[in-house]
Amino acid sequence: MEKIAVIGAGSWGTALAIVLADNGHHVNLYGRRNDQIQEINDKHTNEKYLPGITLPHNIFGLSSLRHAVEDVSTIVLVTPTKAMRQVLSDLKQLLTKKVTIVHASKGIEPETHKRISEMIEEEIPSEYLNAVVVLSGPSHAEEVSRRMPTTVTVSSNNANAQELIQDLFINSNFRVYTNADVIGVELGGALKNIIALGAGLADGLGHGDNAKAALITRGLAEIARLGTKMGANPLTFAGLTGIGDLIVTCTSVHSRNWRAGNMLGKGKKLNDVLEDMGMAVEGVRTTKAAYQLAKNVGVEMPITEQIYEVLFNDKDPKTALDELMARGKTKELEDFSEKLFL
Ligand SMILES: NC(=O)C1=CN([C@@H]2O[C@H](COP(=O)(O)OP(=O)(O)OC[C@H]3O[C@@H](n4cnc5c(N)ncnc54)[C@H](O)[C@@H]3O)[C@@H](O)[C@H]2O)C=CC1
Ligand SMILES: O=C(CO)COP(=O)(O)O
Repeated sequence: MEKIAVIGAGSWGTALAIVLADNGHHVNLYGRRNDQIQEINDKHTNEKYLPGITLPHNIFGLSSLRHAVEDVSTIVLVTPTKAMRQVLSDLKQLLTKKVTIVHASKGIEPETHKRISEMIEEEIPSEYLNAVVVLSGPSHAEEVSRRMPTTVTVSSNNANAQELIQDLFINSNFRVYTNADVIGVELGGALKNIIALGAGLADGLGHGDNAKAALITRGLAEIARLGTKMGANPLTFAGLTGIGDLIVTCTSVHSRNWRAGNMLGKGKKLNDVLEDMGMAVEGVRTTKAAYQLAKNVGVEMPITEQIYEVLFNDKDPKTALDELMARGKTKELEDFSEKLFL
């Protein structure tokens, strides 16, 4: 049994706290809102984020970050990407010994184009950092919290830490694989949210299953194209954190990114959509980051470009998808074999 801190008491942080608690660990779940922490401790629920779920009694809500990370050697970060720099800067003041930081968030920072593991390594001094481990894969919190079968991948440059974190999370409902390709695992998890916004847009416009399959498949092609250019192993994109997460996010009603895209496709404005959601829709910031990064490194990402135009330049969603269909002729396999794998 280990004492573990989970930072971020939203849907995914709470679901991962449940997995760790089911495995017998003492879980400090940190959240900023006192009323929410009181609810977690008194009623063993987190109704706003996981309605109808009773939390195990070995999850302890804490509204002090200092107390949450006291005496722990593993910290699981699950805040939205936009809060990550602030959380890391708060955290660095409090660490007194080396910790392993696991992150389970999915995004890329606009302007810097950093992955989350890069932000962690930048912000936390190396004397306090044992290892950084990424946890990613097709895993909606709503299903994980109901102990429905789920598979994820953990990834680290530190093979020992990668296996220790696999052991910490794995159980009969939650199967954990390892894959040492940190870049591929993080980029697959972040970039799929852009395509999920596109799948939601298509559904919102009333397009069918053929369009969805096209977006998923050609979306994977452009994710893999950028990922490979950034140093990922192309085969990672055929795995859980690539096509696996892309499928679940583009096809599940649980997906916030799909739901946001769906509302945009039905004519709602972005600000109203984000207000309605009240939860992290990571694909919006990641679209901006990926659009900039792709331009910088000279990678073609036609779907991302159209989603960018819809989100940030108020382009009509129907025009955006029509323009994808009207692009110049291209070869499917040449794209993969010559541009991607060579
Ligand atoms: N919800 C899901 O099923 C999954 C989510 N993720 C990823 O996990 C991350 C978190 O997403 P969700 O839990 O869904 O979001 P959420 O919107 O459900 O919850 C986010 C939580 O973070 C808290 N928060 C925001 N800023 C904070 C700060 N500075 N310090 C501490 N807490 C802060 C919010 O108060 C909220 O409780 C995202 O990157 C998402 O892509 C990954 C896999 C599954
Ligand atoms: O990453 C997820 C599932 O693996 C969750 O996706 P959403 O953020 O779109 O809900």
